[in-house]
Amino acid sequence: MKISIQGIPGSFHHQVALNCFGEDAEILGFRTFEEAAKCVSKGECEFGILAIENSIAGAILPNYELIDRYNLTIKDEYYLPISHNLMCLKGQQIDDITEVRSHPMALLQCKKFFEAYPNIKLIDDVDTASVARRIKDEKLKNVAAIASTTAAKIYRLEILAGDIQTVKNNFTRFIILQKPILDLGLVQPNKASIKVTVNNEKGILAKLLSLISSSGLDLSKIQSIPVIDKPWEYAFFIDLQFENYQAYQSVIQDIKSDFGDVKIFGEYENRK
Ligand SMILES: O=C(O)C(=O)C[C@]1(C(=O)O)C=C[C@@H](O)C=C1
Repeated sequence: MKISIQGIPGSFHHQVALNCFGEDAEILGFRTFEEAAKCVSKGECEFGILAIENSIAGAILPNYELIDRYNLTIKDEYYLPISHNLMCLKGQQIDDITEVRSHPMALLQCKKFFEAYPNIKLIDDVDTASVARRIKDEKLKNVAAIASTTAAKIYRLEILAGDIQTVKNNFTRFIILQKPILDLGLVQPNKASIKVTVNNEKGILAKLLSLISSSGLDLSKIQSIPVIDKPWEYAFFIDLQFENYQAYQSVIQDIKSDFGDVKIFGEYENRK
């Protein structure tokens, strides 16, 4: 089975692929989230994995847009505890480090740690593990990576400081994507991710939220993103949790008839 991710062995996406699909899966690593999503939509792999939000740094907004644009379906979700570590070539001390490179989401999660090191420049890079690999391959001095302990082991780097994320209890939520398929109805879903493009009317969002609340559904996430061809208009990405599938379906019907367009990205099992 082929799985697309952004990143290389030692990255958090790679860890999620192993945890969800096991050692036998063929993991195809790409430089960008877009290439990983495109691989699924072209049918060149069965599943793709995308980080969608982190408990410290928040949502990865461009990834919502990718699911939408490539017409992908959310099959499942996975919450990975994230511990970040500062690592460099053996023998280097923290005072030797002038530059730290990592994935932008990883840098955001560790911002507080670097307040004590104002001379260190924080630079966005492709993914956590590929920086670790580059430091090793190019024997880069004065540069450190932020990555997992697995990456430190694979690329034989020394950890200068462990668990450096701002809050120890740190999670990233990943979604498992596939091409839209016919629902076989094997598992009764209790969570759904939808996009609602509301008509721009006064008070409409408040009414939408009241409908969801009065129907007994639990709104676990709401995220607005711009409608790109209509400046200053917004669509809402909404995650709903429910015990009663029929109640959920009836809310979807009510939203369609009274609020605007609904696109269902996926109905799946809540893994939180
Ligand atoms: O760079 C990596 O190792 C990734 O898997 C990317 C990523 C992300 O996209 O948020 C995954 C989990 C962590 O939140 C930090 C980075």
